[in-house]
Amino acid sequence: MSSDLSSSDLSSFDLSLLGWTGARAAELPSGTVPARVARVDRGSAEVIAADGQHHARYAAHIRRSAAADPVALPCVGDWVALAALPEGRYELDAVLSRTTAFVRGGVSRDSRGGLSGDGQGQVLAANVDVVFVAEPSMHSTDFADLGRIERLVALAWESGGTPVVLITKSDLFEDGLDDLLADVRAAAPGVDVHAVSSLLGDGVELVRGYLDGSRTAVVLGPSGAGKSTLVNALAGGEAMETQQVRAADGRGRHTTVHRELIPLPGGGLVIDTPGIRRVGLYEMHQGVDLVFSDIEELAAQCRFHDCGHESEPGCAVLEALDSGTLPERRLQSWRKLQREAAWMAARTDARLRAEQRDKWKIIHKEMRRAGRNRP
Ligand SMILES: Nc1nc2c(ncn2[C@@H]2O[C@H](COP(=O)(O)OP(=O)(O)OP(=O)(O)O)[C@@H](O)[C@H]2O)c(=O)[nH]1
Ligand SMILES: [Zn+2]
Repeated sequence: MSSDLSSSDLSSFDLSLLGWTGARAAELPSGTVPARVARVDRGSAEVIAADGQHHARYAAHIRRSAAADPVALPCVGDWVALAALPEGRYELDAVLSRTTAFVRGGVSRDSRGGLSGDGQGQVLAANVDVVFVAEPSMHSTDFADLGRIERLVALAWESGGTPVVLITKSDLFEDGLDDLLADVRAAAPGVDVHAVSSLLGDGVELVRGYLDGSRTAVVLGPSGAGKSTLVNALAGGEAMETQQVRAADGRGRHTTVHRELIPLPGGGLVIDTPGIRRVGLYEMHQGVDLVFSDIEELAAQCRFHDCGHESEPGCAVLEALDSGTLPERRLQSWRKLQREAAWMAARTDARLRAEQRDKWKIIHKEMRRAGRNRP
């Protein structure tokens, strides 16, 4: 069995190197084998199974469920059940439970951590263990943007993965890097923060350590943050090549496909999709609460339960602001992301309401028609 996933020999994979754990086996329908989605297209996916990479069409029941709720669609990083069809073809028969998910649109997490959609949500990537938030120490003439870090860390928490902040291009910073790191740590309580220079190789091994145990990561961050350079450094310059793989298509022909789930030669995997790169607004209520856990704790100590932290007496948040323990910038950032999260929630509700209205219109029409046809 090949232990080097970057090799062009795709005849076999050790699934544990792709992150497979036996715990998922119980979910496999009988007669199917597990595979991990490396890329999705319309109605089919490129998947990696123990015997190599395959092109798999979605089973009819998956297409039906997806029509009702796109959350049911397979996405990059999903573990799926593969059923063998005649003539060496494969069908994607089931999507196994997601441990984490990056979702866009009206999808929310229920109390058990499962996803429930309003029929509009889209899952961009699944089963991501580690979410690297890359923020350059210097961006043209600007310093690292703490507000952007807070936003992306909130999205990371919301996905269910573990955020790790990477201050990239640390070589551009001569003095004051320690002060910057201290500010970043205060902006992301409870989150590991590291300085990285892919150029010099500083911190790259540290980053790799988070992928031990064949864990899966994504790298979020603004354009020019050095995400691709970091992935290439992790892959020892092989990432671009490892994305181009030859796979057997439905008719047994070999085609070159662009893989978005990238196994790294040193172990672990990185997911790189256009959707994840354009990461923008998601539902992020719980995520916002987690990034601002220090403010949430203060707010719990305010004299009034419904304190707005504007001018109320006994407000612990304003006290912290006055004493200088809470930076004004961070309070503003909290308010902004809370407004944004509320706006997203309201938008989703409006869409839900519109859908309900449409449903009722149809039901009323049916009822009228039924009434007319009654003998
Ligand atoms: N000085 C310095 N420059 C770096 C470092 N890492 C990347 N760069 C440079 O920063 C520029 C942007 O790097 P990319 O890796 O393309 O950035 P990206 O985040 O992938 O950008 P997008 O693809 O637009 O999302 C390139 O010119 C890199 O050479 C670093 O550690 N130090
Ligand atoms: Zn208050």
